[in-house]
Amino acid sequence: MTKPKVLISDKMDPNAARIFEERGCDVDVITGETPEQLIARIGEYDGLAIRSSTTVTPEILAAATNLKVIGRAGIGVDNVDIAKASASGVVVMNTPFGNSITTAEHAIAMMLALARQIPEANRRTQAGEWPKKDFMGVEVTGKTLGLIGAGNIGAIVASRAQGLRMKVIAYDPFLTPDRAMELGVEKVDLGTLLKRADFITLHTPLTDETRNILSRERLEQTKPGVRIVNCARGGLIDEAALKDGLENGHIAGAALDVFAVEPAKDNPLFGTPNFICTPHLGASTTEAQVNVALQVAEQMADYLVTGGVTNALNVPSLSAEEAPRLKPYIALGEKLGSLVGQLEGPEVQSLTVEVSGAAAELNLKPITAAVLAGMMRTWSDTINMVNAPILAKERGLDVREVRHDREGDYHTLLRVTVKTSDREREVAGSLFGDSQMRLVEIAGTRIETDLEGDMIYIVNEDAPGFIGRLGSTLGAAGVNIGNFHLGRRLPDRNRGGDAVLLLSLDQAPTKEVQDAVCALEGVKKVRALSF
Ligand SMILES: NC(=O)c1ccc[n+]([C@@H]2O[C@H](COP(=O)([O-])OP(=O)(O)OC[C@H]3O[C@@H](n4cnc5c(N)ncnc54)[C@H](O)[C@@H]3O)[C@@H](O)[C@H]2O)c1
Ligand SMILES: O=C(O)[C@H](O)COP(=O)(O)O
Repeated sequence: MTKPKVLISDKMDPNAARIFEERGCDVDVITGETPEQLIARIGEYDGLAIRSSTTVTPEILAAATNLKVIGRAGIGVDNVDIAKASASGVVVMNTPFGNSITTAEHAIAMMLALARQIPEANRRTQAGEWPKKDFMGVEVTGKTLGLIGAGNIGAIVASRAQGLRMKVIAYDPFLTPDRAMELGVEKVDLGTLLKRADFITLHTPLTDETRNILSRERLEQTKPGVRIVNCARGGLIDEAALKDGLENGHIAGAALDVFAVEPAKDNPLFGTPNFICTPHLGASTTEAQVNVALQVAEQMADYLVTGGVTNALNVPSLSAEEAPRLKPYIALGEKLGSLVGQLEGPEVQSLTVEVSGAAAELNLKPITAAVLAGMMRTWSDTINMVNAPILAKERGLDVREVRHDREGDYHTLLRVTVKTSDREREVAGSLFGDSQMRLVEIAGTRIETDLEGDMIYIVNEDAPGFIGRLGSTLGAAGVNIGNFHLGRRLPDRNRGGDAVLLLSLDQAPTKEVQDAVCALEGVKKVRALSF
């Protein structure tokens, strides 16, 4: 089996490459490339490991024809077009905790550096000025810190600030009263925070809602003498308004680790009084970089090698323990999905996935995603388990999942029912041994067959002589039958009615062969299938 291939395109701790190799992946470390160079290269990779320097654009994703997973060794994923990645069937993962302590410590360091003007005092002292009389700082003890965003990093900043004896208030629409109480912070609205905070630190992701959250208007509503720290994302603050506020003295200081445009080479804020900055160093400690490198490589290798999904932003998680148990069901789900897709085509309006027996203990989401992928791939070949549920939702497909705890005739059973505007079709499959999958029911008929290679599905009136005529027709066309499965429709399986045949063929039946079979007496339906 060929090994999955991973590209590390941003500077990352060497532990990442080591883990990829140890876990069965080939890895290339090629950093600092232009978007054009990455576009030319990305087609050969199954995985892309990044930090914040690589921006994963729709153009890169369009060229990434083999890509299965993007791993962000860090938290913010605003440099990845997640919607496009999802539509392309690419899983996007991050490492949500690996650098949170480090980043929170950076925010606290920036806050103290602002309070005591350490960078400027350092610069002038080393220039030989001894400017003692020019500096007068403020204590943070007893001051109010306003957190915008109280998630992982905000919570750590709160605890460190409380250690410095600050009062912490927080604006975060998703912060529950219980969590606020646990953190010892007062939950407030944004207007109150702006009015009361002596220091403001930002800890939200950059989204459509948070972009420009400290707009000119809001900066003007802040308490005079406020000091602002941003170690989250550049787009959260109106930089021009921040500069004006610093210059007119309303804002006593600002510390930015992040900028609207990075790398920030000639930002207008540079040189503004009481402004200090670092070049996106929030996550840059040895500890954090080892954490995120190890974690991203472990997560990506798990996904590429075993199918385990951890910390994905666009698909549900699946533990590395669960993944091998689900694997045969995913394969069976894809086959059953493919069967209903080939029989009913894109007119399907609803799909129900039912599991019983052993399958009922499993996580149903990936199995349903596999059924959807198998079905929809029969009419669009860019579908996989990642994008199938999204595309199904977009086309308004009604998808249901049903779990029966009791065991039926089979120790494990997966049943798929699809409905079009005028028909309903059910197929069911089971697993024998650990992983041998079989179709066990189709069109209300018990049957037991593999779904492999070229097949033909026939429904005919059950009457003597038909099998002979069918054999002759296929033989005359030079089509060899590999396997032959015949069943009568339930519930009256003993006589009359319709019979269902599923034949494995050594080659795909041509249109002429299908027409010839269709023309046989008593034939009601013929469909060529391929798995
Ligand atoms: N400077 C750096 O190097 C660095 C390092 C790590 C993370 N970050 C940035 O910090 C951000 C926060 O990281 P985290 O781990 O705390 O994320 P998190 O998801 O744990 O917390 C984000 C918080 O923001 C809140 N939020 C969302 N929308 C909001 C809104 N409109 N108003 C107020 N709050 C809102 C959420 O409810 C959540 O509690 C990341 O998204 C990333 O962009 C920067
Ligand atoms: O979101 C993050 O994790 C930080 O912005 C860190 O970015 P970096 O990995 O480029 O340092």
